[in-house]
Amino acid sequence: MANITIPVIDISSQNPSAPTQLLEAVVKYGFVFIENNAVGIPPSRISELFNLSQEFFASPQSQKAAVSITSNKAGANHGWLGPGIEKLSVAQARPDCKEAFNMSEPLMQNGKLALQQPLPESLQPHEGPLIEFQNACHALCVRVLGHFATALGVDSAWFAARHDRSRGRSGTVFRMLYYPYLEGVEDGVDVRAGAHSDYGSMTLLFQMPGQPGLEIKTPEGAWAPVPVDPSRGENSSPESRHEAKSSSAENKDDAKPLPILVNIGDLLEDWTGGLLKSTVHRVIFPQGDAGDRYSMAYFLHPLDDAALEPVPSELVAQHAAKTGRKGTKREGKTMTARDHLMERLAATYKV
Ligand SMILES: O=C(O)CCC(=O)C(=O)O
Ligand SMILES: [Fe+2]
Repeated sequence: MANITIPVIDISSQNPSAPTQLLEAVVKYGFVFIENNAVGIPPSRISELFNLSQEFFASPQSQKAAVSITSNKAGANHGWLGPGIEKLSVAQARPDCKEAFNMSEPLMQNGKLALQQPLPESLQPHEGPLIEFQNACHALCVRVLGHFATALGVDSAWFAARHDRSRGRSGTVFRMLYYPYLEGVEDGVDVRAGAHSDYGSMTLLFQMPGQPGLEIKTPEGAWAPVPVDPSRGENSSPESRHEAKSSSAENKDDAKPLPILVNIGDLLEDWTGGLLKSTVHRVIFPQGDAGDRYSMAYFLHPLDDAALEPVPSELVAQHAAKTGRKGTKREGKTMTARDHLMERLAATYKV
């Protein structure tokens, strides 16, 4: 077990060094925490969404099955994935011990934004907050991408233009995740989410206080826990769940919001010639921890038809030349974001 410190960065205009600090972190680890301040997402919104998630996963099986990802109604890659459906790593013996609900990006329909799938009964009255949350996630991602662009020495809107939702569809997905507590888990065999890297540009990950389990693979190849709350160094300790509960009850008002975890996906790694890292990660059953885990992930993708032409950055060119890494051209042709996603999905589901 390794130990790493993922930096926590203020990305507001108060911190002029934000671009270089962000870049440094994702070049090294592919993961970075961003302070949830005025340019973040109101913590009350995040807890509201966690409440909706808990309500949905606790709803009767028949309501979840009605919006199953395998039903034709839900549309590609949208809907509920029951236990035993997903196996994130081809190397694992058993499927991930989790359930998930995938939501489409909101698209304009009859003059207003709408999700592109039927919602389960428990979420139907809440389409508004679900859309607003995705809007807030998208805005935060665009801000982070602006900082990456600045640090790479390209126009600050370079990535934003290629993720501009008013210009078309993308592979962006918002996912609620539920990892139930299970008895009789086999150490080293059962995992909550198998080792994988994310596919798209970048991911925002929301964790709940006292629910650890995320680990990343260090450049040396060891697993290192990612804390839920880096200011407390909270990781896989079984006490942390109880401590977190009591402390949040005690200082509800003055508690600093948890920072938001950001990680780079395969597409952005390829797009930057391997400079920004898409780091392998997994979710384990923490030793001695007897609780459920809930998390939420916003997987940002560029517009389907965004051409993945090389990012016109000197830093990217130098890095790619040094490592000789294959970029985003195939047989001399520039790929689109959609081609990239299809290639990645084909590689995952080949076996
Ligand atoms: O639940 C988590 O903390 C991580 C989930 C994750 O990595 C994923 O769904 O891609
Ligand atoms: Fe992931």
